[in-house]
Amino acid sequence: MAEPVLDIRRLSKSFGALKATDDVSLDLRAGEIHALIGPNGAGKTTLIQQISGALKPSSGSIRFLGEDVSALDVAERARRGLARTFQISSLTPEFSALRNVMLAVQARQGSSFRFFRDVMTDASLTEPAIAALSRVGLGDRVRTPAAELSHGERRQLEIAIALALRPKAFLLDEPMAGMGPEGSRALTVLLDGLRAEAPILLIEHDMDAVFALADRISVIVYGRIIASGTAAEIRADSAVRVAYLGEPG
Ligand SMILES: Nc1ncnc2c1ncn2[C@@H]1O[C@H](COP(=O)(O)OP(=O)(O)OP(=O)(O)O)[C@@H](O)[C@H]1O
Repeated sequence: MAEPVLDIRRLSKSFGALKATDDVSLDLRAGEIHALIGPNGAGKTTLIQQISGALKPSSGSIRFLGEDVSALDVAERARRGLARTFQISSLTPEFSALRNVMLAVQARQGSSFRFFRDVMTDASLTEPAIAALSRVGLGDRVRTPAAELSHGERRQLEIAIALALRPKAFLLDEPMAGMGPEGSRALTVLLDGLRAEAPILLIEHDMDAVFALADRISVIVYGRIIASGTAAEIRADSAVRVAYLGEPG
């Protein structure tokens, strides 16, 4: 089998006596959505932060596209194609949707300082940004300030920004959070198509979305992966049902 896009090996992270990530190994393969689920405080965000480079693991390694990236910082991992969206928005509210995406495109291209009016007419920057906005369904909101977008639209915008970075893998931290049922359905369709572009490691509490989308699901409880498998395998796993899906033992 081809080497996974992302390969996490025996990752641990302690905060004092607390093992927030405890000997976690998992991988992300080309074309798939791998969902990571678990109760509040299980260590999902801590794990994503270590993968993105925001947090240094206590031990273990992270391989991305066949190389050990454990010692690289966030910017270098992003430059190599690891795109993360956040639980808490990182948008600039007063900027238009287009300008928010273009900042990301510009960062990727590593272009040196230019006056913004020049940037806004530079097709090499505007075209990929508009394409990313259209892709997520915001083609008619290009000029709208991020502050005037609905909650759901802002989540779409965050995904457009991740897309504009032409990632080799997406790390999505609760993209459905705060979405109504209609928004969640639309986002589910979008993520479904996105996996063809780059595989997705998806942290999500919305179980309808997880079971609809995930090719594989890993369940994390108290920092440890207690089960990993297809949706059907996870549904049938008695340890998962007791520990997470809330069924009596
Ligand atoms: N910087 C930190 N210092 C100390 N403890 C931390 C730190 N960050 C996280 N923790 C603890 O590590 C554990 C895992 O937290 P984490 O945020 O990763 O969980 P989570 O699974 O993402 O939860 P949620 O689903 O609520 O977002 C929690 O007990 C949390 O309190």
